[in-house]
Amino acid sequence: MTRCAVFGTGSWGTAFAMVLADAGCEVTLWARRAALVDAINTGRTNPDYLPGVELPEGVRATTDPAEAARGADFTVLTVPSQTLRANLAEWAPLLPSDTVLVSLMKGVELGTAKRMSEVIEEVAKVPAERVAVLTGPNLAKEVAARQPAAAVVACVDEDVARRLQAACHTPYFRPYTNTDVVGCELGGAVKNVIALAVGIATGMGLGDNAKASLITRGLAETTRLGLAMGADAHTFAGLAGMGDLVATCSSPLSRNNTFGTNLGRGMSLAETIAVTKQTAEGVKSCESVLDLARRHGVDMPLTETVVEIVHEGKPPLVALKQLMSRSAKPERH
Ligand SMILES: NC(=O)c1ccc[n+]([C@@H]2O[C@H](COP(=O)([O-])OP(=O)(O)OC[C@H]3O[C@@H](n4cnc5c(N)ncnc54)[C@H](O)[C@@H]3O)[C@@H](O)[C@H]2O)c1
Ligand SMILES: O=P(O)(O)OC[C@H](O)CO
Repeated sequence: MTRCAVFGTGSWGTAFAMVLADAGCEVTLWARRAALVDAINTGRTNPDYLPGVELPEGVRATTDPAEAARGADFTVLTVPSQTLRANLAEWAPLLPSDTVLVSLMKGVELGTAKRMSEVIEEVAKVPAERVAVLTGPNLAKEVAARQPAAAVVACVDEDVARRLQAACHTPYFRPYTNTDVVGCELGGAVKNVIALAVGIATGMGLGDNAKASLITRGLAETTRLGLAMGADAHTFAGLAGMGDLVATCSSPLSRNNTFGTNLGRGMSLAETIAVTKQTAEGVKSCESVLDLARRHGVDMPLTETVVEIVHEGKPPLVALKQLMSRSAKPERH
């Protein structure tokens, strides 16, 4: 039987553990708090992140990272992106030497501008062939309700991607393989920034034309960055690009979208952070995505605008006027 360790017991870690168990894997979740481990092992529920959802028998939890890691064919990492480096430094010595490390995270590291798979390779000292990424339109609450969803599993080694695909394929969860790790990760990280922009537009009371324009031009700037970094343009028209943008930018379940809506309604950054109980990766990653864009000489006006609104206090109305008064351009440039 395939054994999986899932490090991180938030909404997505728990929902994906359910997927793996439903696909026939034996899953051990690592959580920081003993009370949560007890609720999972005895109550079969994660009351903090997925209240009311019954977890399958194939999911167990522990606070001991060594116990979680023991014998794992796949080691799934799903903590907030900015905490990955420090956490993985502790876990790496405990991992089986042949385990495949799987990132579910959709962020870019602040300071280094590294993608999560790059952080994993560096900290766990593993080759790219042992690192995979799972991404796509996967709102955790819908997946936990076993509503149909498709996803992408990406690895430079297609055989590894196929093995992971088999490990998480269920009647309601349909993963496709891809070897474009760079494109898949960028799609996931930048869509959070664009979802902030769309949320801000919603909060300001702008219409569907404005939101569709943000989504489309957001995808254009994501693709520009991807091409500069060696990604395949087709990836951005797929589940990791357009698919995830559509889900995140249209769903009130999205934390990034909701975060933006609160800002657009006039809440301050501090107030918005105070009412946000879960991880909205775009809030920090907008800065690292902009850093990445500058390192690669790519123009990302929407990402830049999100950074100005979120971190520099620019009023959304002023930002909107500036965006609309940019010089006229061809659609492709
Ligand atoms: N929730 C979703 O719908 C969804 C879907 C796809 C991808 N993702 C991505 O998955 C990743 C995790 O998101 P989530 O939704 O599970 O977040 P979450 O906020 O629901 O849970 C985060 C988890 O990380 C833990 N955590 C927080 N700080 C930590 C630290 N310093 N060290 C160790 N653990 C820490 C929390 O206790 C919690 O268990 C993010 O990168 C997110 O973009 C989320
Ligand atoms: O809630 P969000 O904004 O982190 O989005 C969740 C997923 O990434 C959607 O695919």
